[in-house]
Amino acid sequence: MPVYSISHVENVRICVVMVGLPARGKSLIAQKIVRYLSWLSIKAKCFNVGSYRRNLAGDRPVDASFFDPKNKDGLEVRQEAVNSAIRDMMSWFMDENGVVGILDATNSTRQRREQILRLCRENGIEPMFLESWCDDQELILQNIADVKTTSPDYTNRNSELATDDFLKRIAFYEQGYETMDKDVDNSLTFIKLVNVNSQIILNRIESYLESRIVYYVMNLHIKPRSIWLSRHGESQYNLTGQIGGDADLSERGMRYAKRLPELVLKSLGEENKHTNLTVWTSTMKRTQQTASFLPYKKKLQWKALDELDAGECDGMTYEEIEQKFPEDFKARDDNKYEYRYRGGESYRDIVIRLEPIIMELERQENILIITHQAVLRCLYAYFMNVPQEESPWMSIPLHTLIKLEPRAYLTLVTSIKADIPAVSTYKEKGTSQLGETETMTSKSRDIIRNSKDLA
Ligand SMILES: O=P(O)(O)OC[C@H]1O[C@@](CO)(OP(=O)(O)O)[C@@H](O)[C@@H]1O
Repeated sequence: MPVYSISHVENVRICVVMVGLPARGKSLIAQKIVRYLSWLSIKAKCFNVGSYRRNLAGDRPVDASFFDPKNKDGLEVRQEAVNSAIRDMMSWFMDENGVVGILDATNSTRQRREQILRLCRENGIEPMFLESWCDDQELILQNIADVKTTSPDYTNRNSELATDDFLKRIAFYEQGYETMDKDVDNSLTFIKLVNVNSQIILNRIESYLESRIVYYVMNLHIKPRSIWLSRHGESQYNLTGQIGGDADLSERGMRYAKRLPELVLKSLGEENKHTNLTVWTSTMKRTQQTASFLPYKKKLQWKALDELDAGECDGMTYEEIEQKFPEDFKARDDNKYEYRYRGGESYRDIVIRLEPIIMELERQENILIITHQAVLRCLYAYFMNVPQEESPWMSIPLHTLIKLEPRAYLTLVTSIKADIPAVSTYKEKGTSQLGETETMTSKSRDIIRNSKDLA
C-alpha cells in the first residue's frame, strides 16, 4: 500500500524565498530545510544564486566593489544570476514535480521580491518569504569566519582581508535593504527570524506544509553541541539471530553496558568530562540495560525509538523468514526502505515516527541516544544526508559509540569501538540465508565488520 506524504495530500508547491543581508545564516537554514524535507520524502531543492553569479562571472575576481549599487556591470551579472536561478527553479517545479524550492539569495529589496512573487503567482506556486534578520555583531563575525572566508569568492586570500572585504560587501547591501514589515508586507506569507530565534514573527502561514517548515525553523539553534548514538549491547536475540523481541543483553552486551561510561568520557575529552548528557533510550529492555551504568541523572524513554516492528516475523531469524515468506524476503531485499513487514513497519514508517525526535534533537544540546539498528540508521541518515535507498543497508556495528558534531555545512563523525566482541547482525543485500549452517555465534560473524565501519 503506498504511503502518502503531506505534499501528495495538499498538492501545494512552495517557493521559500530567503531574505537577509549576507552572513545571516540563510544558506545554512536553506540547506537544513532541504535535508529535513528530503528525509521526509518531500521533494525539495535549494537554488543558490551565489553559485549562478560565480558561474556567470567566470574567472573575474569578485571583491566588494562588485556589489556596489553603482556598479552597472555587477548589477547586470547579479540580475542575470537571479533570473537564471528562478528559471531553473520553475523548470524544476514543472518538469520534476518539485514541491519545495528554496531561492537562496539576499532578495533584500521589495522590487526583487515583487519580481519573484509575480513569477510564483503566474506558475501556481505559493511564495513564502523567510527572513533572517540579525544585528548581533558577534554572530555576524562568527558567521563570516565560519563560512565566508572559505567561500570560493575568497580562495587564496588571507582571512583578515577576506573578512574586511566581506564587511564592505554587507555595507553595500545595507544601502538598499528593506526588511519584511508586518504593515507593508501584510498580504505576504512570511517568517522573520530575529537574531536566530530570539524573536520570531509569523505572517499568514496558511498550509500544513508551510507550518511544518515554520515549526522546523523555529526549533533550530546554533549552539555547538554533540549527539552520541549507540546501538544497545549485544542481546540474547542477536546471538541466536532472531529479530525484534524484547530480549535481555547477552553477557558480552552487559560488558558493553559497563564499558559505555568510559567510552563516553573518552569521547568527551578531558576538558569536557563534566558535561552533563541527557540519555534517551527506547522502551525496550536491551537499550535500558545498556544505559543502566551511565552516571547521568536525566534518562528518558521514547516509544518512538523502539526497533522496527517486524509484525508476524517478530522473533524469527532471517532464515526462517526466507523459508516461511519467500516472496516477502525477496520484496524486502528489492526495496528495503518501502517494504513493510506483515502487520509491522517499513523504514519509511520509522522515519515518520522519528520526526518528533528529530525536532526535539534540533532543540536540544548534548544527547546520547541508545537505540536499535534500524532506528539508528534512520537517525544517521538525517544527519548525514544519506539517500533513502542506501540508508537501510548501512552497517552500524554493535559495541560502537558514534559521535556526531553538527557544524555549519556538514556533520563531523567519529566512532569509538569498545574492545568487546559481538555478533554481526548485518545481512547483505541479495544474500540467501538458506543453507547457512553457521549460527550467529560462529567465528565468521564473531567480529565487528570493519569494512563498512562509519569511522
Ligand atoms: O532492517 P534490518 O537490516 O533487518 O535490521 C533491523 C533488525 O535489526 C535487529 C537485529 O537484527 O535489531 P536489534 O539488534 O535492535 O534487535 C532486529 O531486531 C531488527 O529487526
